[in-house]
Amino acid sequence: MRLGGRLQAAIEVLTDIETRHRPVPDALKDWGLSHRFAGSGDRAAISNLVHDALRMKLSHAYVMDGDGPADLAIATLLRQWGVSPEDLVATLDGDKFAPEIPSAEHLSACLARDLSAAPAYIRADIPDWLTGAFEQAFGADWEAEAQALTERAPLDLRANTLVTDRAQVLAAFADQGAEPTRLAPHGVRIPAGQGPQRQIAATSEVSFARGWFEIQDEGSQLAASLAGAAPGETVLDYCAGGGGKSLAFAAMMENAGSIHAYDADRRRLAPMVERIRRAGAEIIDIRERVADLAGLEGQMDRVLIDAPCSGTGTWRRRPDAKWRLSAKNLADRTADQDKVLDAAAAYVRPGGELAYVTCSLMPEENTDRTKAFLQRHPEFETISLKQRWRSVVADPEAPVPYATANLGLLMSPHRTGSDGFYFMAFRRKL
Ligand SMILES: C[S@@+](CC[C@H](N)C(=O)[O-])C[C@H]1O[C@@H](n2cnc3c(N)ncnc32)[C@H](O)[C@@H]1O
Repeated sequence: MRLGGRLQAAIEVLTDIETRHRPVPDALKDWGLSHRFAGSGDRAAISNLVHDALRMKLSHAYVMDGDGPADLAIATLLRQWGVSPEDLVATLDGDKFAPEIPSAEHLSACLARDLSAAPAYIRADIPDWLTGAFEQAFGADWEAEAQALTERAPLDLRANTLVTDRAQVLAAFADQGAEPTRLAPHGVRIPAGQGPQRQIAATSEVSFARGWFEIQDEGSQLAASLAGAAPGETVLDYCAGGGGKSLAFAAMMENAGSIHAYDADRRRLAPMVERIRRAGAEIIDIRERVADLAGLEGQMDRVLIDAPCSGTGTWRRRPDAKWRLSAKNLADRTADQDKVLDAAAAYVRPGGELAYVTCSLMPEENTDRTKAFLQRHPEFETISLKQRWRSVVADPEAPVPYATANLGLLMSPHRTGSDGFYFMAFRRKL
């Protein structure tokens, strides 16, 4: 397919998403099923166009003076892919699969529109109602942080030190431009592609089948490191899901000690069986029901809550979620978070630690939950995280997360170059 056909396809997918409220992967899949001639390069280019368009939906609509799917898709080519109006018009000229597009003069006028006159939430490409939360989380940096969420995310891998080391994983992906992550000690970063470029399917590699690495954002790797599991300890991963944090703990603990992995939705635990095998993790014990945790109350050295959350810190990867979040979703999540904190706290031994993690940037899900927990649970005290951050991140020049006095650390795309992650730790008083 040429650019015109890809552009037309992106417009059709965006229309489907808009009119039928379809999730992005479903709309892309449907399009693929009804256009079987499209090759994998075409599919990747169309998917990139759709995702990029959604990342900057508001500012695109502002400069184009229209928010239809064609406005968004054309603006994506001009503003994110660096195609000039003249080249776009010339490339699409005579292509019978291309959509109608405005003249190069009109498109140039759109590109020249002064965004600094737009309301801040439009420049920042976030829903208007979330401006206050961003300001509260990031102060003067809030707009830069919101804009950083409009970029494509890199692919981060965590070298599995039970099987190999970072140097070997770096070598395996040298042809992809892999670099060591700056902050996470075992991370490898493969930069995001540009324009139509496809991102490597790392899980199809032999090195993946050999258990050399897991796909894990640098922020998530750092959250696991900050939780600080050490060899010989007993750990409960209370919201274990597919086991990303449990696997990181098994490596940190050098397969010595025990990790109990529980999740309220036991179907989410299923992929962990294969992941454990591949990673050579020997100390993870999957507990499918809350009743299976009986006897662990007051016993654990560490309990991790990787809490259900709004996922606002992962908007680079799921840009449609940005426009779907509602005040009700947020209120539901904060209620879940209080519930999980209360339930998981019961398993921490006196002197043991409770770590609370979200992939959200919203103060309601982060510092507010921490404050409320401390009020409900005077048997816990806060742990100072400054020193711990330094012990996890070797480079003293490296950027540090946002920190609210004793109320946790907030990593973010602009500041730490990771997804947004909040980390807080409490100690149960002796
Ligand atoms: C952010 S995900 C966990 C991701 C996982 N830790 C990882 O690293 O791959 C949050 C998980 O919390 C689980 N969850 C939600 N409510 C829960 C509850 N009340 N008790 C335990 N787990 C819960 C969800 O099923 C979901 O799998």
